[in-house]
Amino acid sequence: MVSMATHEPAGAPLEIGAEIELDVTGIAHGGVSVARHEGRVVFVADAIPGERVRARVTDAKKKSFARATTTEVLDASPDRRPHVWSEADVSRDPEARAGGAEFGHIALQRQRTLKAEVLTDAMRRFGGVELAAEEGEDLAETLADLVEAAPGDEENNGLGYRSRVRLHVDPETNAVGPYGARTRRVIRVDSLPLANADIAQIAPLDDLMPDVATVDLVAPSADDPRMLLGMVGERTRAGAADPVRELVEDRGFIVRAGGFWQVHREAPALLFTAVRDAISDLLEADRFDPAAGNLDLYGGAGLLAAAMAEAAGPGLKVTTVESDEAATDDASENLSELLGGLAVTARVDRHLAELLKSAATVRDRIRRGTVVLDPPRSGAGGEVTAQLTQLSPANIVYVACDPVALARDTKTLRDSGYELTGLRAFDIFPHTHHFESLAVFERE
Ligand SMILES: C[S@@+](CC[C@H](N)C(=O)[O-])C[C@H]1O[C@@H](n2cnc3c(N)ncnc32)[C@H](O)[C@@H]1O
Repeated sequence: MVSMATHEPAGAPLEIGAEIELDVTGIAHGGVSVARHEGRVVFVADAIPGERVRARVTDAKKKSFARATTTEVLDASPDRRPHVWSEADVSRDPEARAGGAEFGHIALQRQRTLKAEVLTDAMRRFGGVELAAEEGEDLAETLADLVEAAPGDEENNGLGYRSRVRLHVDPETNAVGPYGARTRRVIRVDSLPLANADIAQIAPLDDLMPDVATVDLVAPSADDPRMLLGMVGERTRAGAADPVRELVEDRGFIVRAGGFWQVHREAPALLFTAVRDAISDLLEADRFDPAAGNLDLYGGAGLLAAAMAEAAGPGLKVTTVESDEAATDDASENLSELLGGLAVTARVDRHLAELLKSAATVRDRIRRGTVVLDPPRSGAGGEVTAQLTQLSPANIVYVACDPVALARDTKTLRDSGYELTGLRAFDIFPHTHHFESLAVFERE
């Protein structure tokens, strides 16, 4: 039942719309903080651990926990900042706040510490891994350094980094804007502070766009910016046939304007370098075989296969596996100098199922090989992780955008005889709760 905002008397059951005072004690996965109200956990948005806030209950269906959104900060954290996006500020009604910058009220360094806490907590609870402090440092210092900032973000306060932005069109008013925080209601905004200058320039924030459902703004690093319109009722993805050029360090890549590419301008180079370095370390330890059955799963346009080749040299044998046919075409093009490179269009689970049925010689080459995988947010999942453990490659380099999915898969891999030998994390989504991790597993 929806009620008007009231001050909840102690002991009364929580109702949607009720306003309660909360002492915020921790951070949870998903960009919300944790508090307790009369024994019940409350996940509260737009707060910072350590604060006392007034919050409006938005979900009270479950007995064990409720959800709420901060409406007033009663005792502010020293890390609270004016929101980088005025349309997402806590002074606005929660229903009118823009979405996609849920950490924008927190100092950048604290954002990274909170992300590190989420990663260590997930690894402990779901992965069975206790991340220890570096020698001579306490855990707080180690946590502060665990999630690495992308180059330039300190100087820019983490703004202007996005080379891809999706906006939506309100079906009733035809107005263009982001979805609201935690809603699918289009919010009108005057600016897009996380977007880079090219996107800010072409964003149709004042326009009305009848018959359009989505507006994708794409600013490739070595090509003209694009506005891709997804029409109402149309199923084909806008920009799927529009190749654009991206530069990663000095290396050129062709990708579809409407296909997958990392959104932070520095993220392709950061992940390329991190994977290249992980492979170099394995090579140095004599654990990487360039001639084995190496795989780049969820390979997109071949960015990480190219990183493997940069470490291992032009003799590398590697197969990228990707479900989007246009991305596979681009991967073939991007890896054309690699004689032992092969790009396959397939779902990863189906491709691995085929490998599991293949001849002993093929299975043996996979066993000697290294698998790089970079799944979408849902993670590789139980089936793919189980298939990987059966194929049993020598090393697995796991790039993950969801720390809980990574932690769950870590547990399966460790239970199957893999040791977690390296873990890094990158803050390539400042002012949001998202971040990327890279974990290296070696078969014992
Ligand atoms: C996080 S992106 C990584 C792409 C690439 N590694 C990169 O860094 O540019 C995940 C990719 O997996 C693809 N994908 C999603 N589900 C898949 C599946 N079940 N099998 C194969 N590819 C899949 C998506 O199309 C997307 O290109």
